[in-house]
Amino acid sequence: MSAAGLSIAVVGAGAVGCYYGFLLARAGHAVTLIGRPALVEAVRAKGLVREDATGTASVAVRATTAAEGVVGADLVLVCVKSDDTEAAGAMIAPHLGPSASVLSLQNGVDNAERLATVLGRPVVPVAVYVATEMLGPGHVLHNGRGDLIVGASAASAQIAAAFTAAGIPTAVSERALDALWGKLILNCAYNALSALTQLPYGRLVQGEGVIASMTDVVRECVTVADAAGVSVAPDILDRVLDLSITMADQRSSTAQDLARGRRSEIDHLNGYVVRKGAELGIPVPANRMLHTLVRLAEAQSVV
Ligand SMILES: NC(=O)C1=CN([C@@H]2O[C@H](COP(=O)(O)OP(=O)(O)OC[C@H]3O[C@@H](n4cnc5c(N)ncnc54)[C@H](OP(=O)(O)O)[C@@H]3O)[C@@H](O)[C@H]2O)C=CC1
Ligand SMILES: CC(C)(CO)C(=O)C(=O)O
Repeated sequence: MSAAGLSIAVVGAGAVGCYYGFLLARAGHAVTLIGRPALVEAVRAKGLVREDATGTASVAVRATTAAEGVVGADLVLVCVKSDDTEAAGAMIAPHLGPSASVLSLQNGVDNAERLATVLGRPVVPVAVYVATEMLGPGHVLHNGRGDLIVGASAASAQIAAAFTAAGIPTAVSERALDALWGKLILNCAYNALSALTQLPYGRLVQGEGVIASMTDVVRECVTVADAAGVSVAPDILDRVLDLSITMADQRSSTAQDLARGRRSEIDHLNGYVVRKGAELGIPVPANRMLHTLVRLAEAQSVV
């Protein structure tokens, strides 16, 4: 794979896929977005639009609803929500070229592994540190950051070089899974509580017992991670609590999903810790309760 002029397919053209698709297309790579019909129609009509605090810009990209969009791709970026991983994998599997590198740009810690099982080939896990949302089909709002930690593979150094040249700060790490676990623990501490209360993090942590409850959640997650052979940063609790200051006005993606009547990724956040805890014989009552409460709330709100 040469780092110049890559052919890149984005599977799941939502907030993450459109943001990285925009930067890679702007850098001159041939990007194909695979998304829903409304996205395809909008992108064909007015290009892929990226908005941020500095302004709005658009770039021409190919867009299709068809899985054949991955044909000939050097790189395939899978950017669907965690519940859609297997379906997206099954859709693209017959069309992937033998030398294509497949990357999972998703939250949760087991998407790359689940995708690899469906595809029958390795998938590179990527920890994604960005805040983006869709304002409409083909119109992505960038709220901050954008850096990536890409797992190690034969192609990872070249991928990181191409991404960095495109304005995406990218590091390669043998320990990308540790980074994903760090993110998972943040998600386990905040997402459900923010969803159930619809509160932003700054106000959330002021609630009675909230910090103590988050501490219980984090301790359970760390115990499970340790037993699973994952190295979590020793100061993870401080990092978790810092988020209430650095993202004081943010509501979790789970809160946003519930508010929109959409199913959330909670089964892959606290729900994952519950499953992994059961597998390893570790009780995780705080995570179990949060998972159960969000599933109950989803049952009331998902349309
Ligand atoms: N948004 C963010 O700032 C961040 C998100 N993440 C993670 O990145 C992942 C993606 O999140 P995000 O981009 O926000 O999610 P979005 O819901 O915005 O994007 C996913 C898109 O993929 C579409 N899709 C799903 N399955 C298919 C398919 N088979 N074919 C074509 N399109 C499909 C969805 O359509 P539909 O909705 O109709 O199903 C949706 O438009 C998640 O794991 C999330 O946790 C990580 C860091 C930050
Ligand atoms: C880090 C955090 C908690 C930021 O909102 C997030 O990833 C999410 O909302 O899903």
